Amino acid sequence: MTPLLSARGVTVRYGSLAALDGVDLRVDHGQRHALIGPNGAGKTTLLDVLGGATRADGGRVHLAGRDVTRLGPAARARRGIGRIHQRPATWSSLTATENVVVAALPHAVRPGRWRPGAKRAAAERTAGVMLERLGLRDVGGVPAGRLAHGQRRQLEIAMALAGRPRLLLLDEPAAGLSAVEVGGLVEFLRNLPRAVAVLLVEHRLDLVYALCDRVTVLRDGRTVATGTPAEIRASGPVRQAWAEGVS
Ligand SMILES: Nc1ncnc2c1ncn2[C@@H]1O[C@H](COP(=O)(O)OP(=O)(O)OP(=O)(O)O)[C@@H](O)[C@H]1O
Repeated sequence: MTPLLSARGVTVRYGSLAALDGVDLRVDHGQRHALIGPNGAGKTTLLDVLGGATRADGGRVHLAGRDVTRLGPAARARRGIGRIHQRPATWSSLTATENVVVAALPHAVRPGRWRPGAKRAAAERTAGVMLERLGLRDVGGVPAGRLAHGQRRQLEIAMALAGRPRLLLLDEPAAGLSAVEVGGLVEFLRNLPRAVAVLLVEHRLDLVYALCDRVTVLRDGRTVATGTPAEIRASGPVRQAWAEGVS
């Protein structure tokens, strides 16, 4: 079966440093796939390449069999790639609801018959559903800049889901969250429909093993190993990479 996402030979150079050096990655439909590795291994760079924010110096990216290598972030979002950043990217002066409406608008279903404001109304309905699902209903009218860090993280997830992604790229979603918030996040991701595949960068191995069915290990811009969580746990090179540099 054609994978949902296929990256082949992805290379990114910053001067003499190869942040990524010929990385291959495959994410299947509905898969929960973790990307782990020491600091500086290239994990965020790979998410940036897959989401279209960084143009690779070499390699190709296919989404559901279509070459998206040359597409930017907005075009990839329209094709089903949603992105959550290490630092939540929201519009601070807009309310939580407005943030999700803006994210939902390009994807709002066109009504059969044209009437003014129908698309906006559909986006507002989507926003209401997403805020409810992420436990943000009570703060819908609060500007995003005034939300707590954990709430902004949830808001960014609501915004990404409003874009109806087939693949959600999550960069350290648990960073800066309280234990209770992490519990809520894990529960939420567990319950996410399998129509959405997840590629998760995460340092916390307990979360990786709780959530993911596939793990890829990067080190110095290269793939060290890929396998099931059990295979990765048992892998010597992986334990060594970990001992040498993960924070
Ligand atoms: N814009 C940039 N300019 C120069 N070097 C960069 C740039 N972005 C990343 N790098 C370098 O590329 C390498 C990979 O960085 P990246 O942030 O992808 O690693 P990471 O695995 O996500 O690390 P961490 O776990 O610390 O977030 C690092 O050596 C980093 O310093």
